[in-house]
Amino acid sequence: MNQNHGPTCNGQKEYWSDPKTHEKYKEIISTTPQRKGIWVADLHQHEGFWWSAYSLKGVLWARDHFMPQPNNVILSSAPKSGTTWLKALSFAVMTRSHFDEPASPLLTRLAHDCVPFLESEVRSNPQNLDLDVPLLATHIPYTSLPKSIIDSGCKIVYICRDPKDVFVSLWHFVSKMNPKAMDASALEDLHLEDAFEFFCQGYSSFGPYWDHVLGYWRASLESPEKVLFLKYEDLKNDTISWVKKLAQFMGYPFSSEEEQKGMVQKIVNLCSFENLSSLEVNKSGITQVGTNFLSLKNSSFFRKGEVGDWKNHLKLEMAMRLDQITEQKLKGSGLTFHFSSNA
Ligand SMILES: Nc1ncnc2c1ncn2[C@@H]1O[C@H](COP(=O)(O)OS(=O)(=O)O)[C@@H](OP(=O)(O)O)[C@H]1O
Repeated sequence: MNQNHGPTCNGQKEYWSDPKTHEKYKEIISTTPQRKGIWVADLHQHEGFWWSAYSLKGVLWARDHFMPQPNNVILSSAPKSGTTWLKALSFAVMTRSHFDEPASPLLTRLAHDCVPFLESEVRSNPQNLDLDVPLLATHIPYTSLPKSIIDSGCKIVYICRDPKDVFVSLWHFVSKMNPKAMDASALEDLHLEDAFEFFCQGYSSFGPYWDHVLGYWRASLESPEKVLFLKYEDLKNDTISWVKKLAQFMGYPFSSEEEQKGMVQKIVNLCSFENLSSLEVNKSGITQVGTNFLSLKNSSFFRKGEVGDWKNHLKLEMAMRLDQITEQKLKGSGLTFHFSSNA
């Protein structure tokens, strides 16, 4: 296994086993405003965003120690915006020359086990891959990213999604994560209305959602060569074109020969919701993923994978309220979501 993402992994390991560093961050975190939100534990406010204690520790560590390699591509997103899909697509694009034969690791590993989060606990290398894939992921908002990333030449790909679908996806996910509610039948443990209120007020992990999106949106306008801004809905609507743009941006463009041979379509098919969610590893596997210590069912990352599922969960007035917040927050930014609440 040679997955060398630079000092991240080694440094991270030291951090997690060094009690002094651990104490230092614990102390900082203890001074932050704290409150309840959409999560199994309390959220902490730091630099205008809400974090779980675990992810805040991760970002503090990353800010002090993380040094990207110049060829790193950072995949960024707020939770439930399309992270798993973006990881799979980017990984498949970058490794396509290695994994035409034998089959792609994505067939036997969760996408999160192929692309680690830069701020999360370093896990043992489950990939067992024989190549160096310079991909890292993060949920860290743009303005809180380690300076080393901003100053580096490495590229960032950001994916966002209609906040209504993000909320619905998050509600399902968090409800299943509740230790008392490890199966979908216990959704009542987190009332939709309570979770909705938290989300609207920005009290969700890495929230407020809109501020997360706006940070990367502005960065993509300022430095389009460094930040590629994607929308889940666009990717759904025309996956082929966006995967080509993604590949071009990351520095792995498809040759015309590859295009003629159907390589883009092959990657799109490999990473489709239908394909990934039907794989044994994603149906029955368990992983420790993201910015927390919880063991999660791989299947929890694959629910419906649709645009507009909010219609099955949100009352019209809830949808309208979210749309109003979105409109208000994004006003003047040039960013819009073309998904009206009564569509
Ligand atoms: N391959 C693929 N294609 C399309 N959509 C997909 C795919 N994989 C996961 N999903 C859907 O993405 C939602 C999960 O979001 P994230 O991957 O960002 O979650 S996480 O932040 O990594 O926890 C979640 O959305 P919902 O179905 O609406 O809940 C997943 O079903």
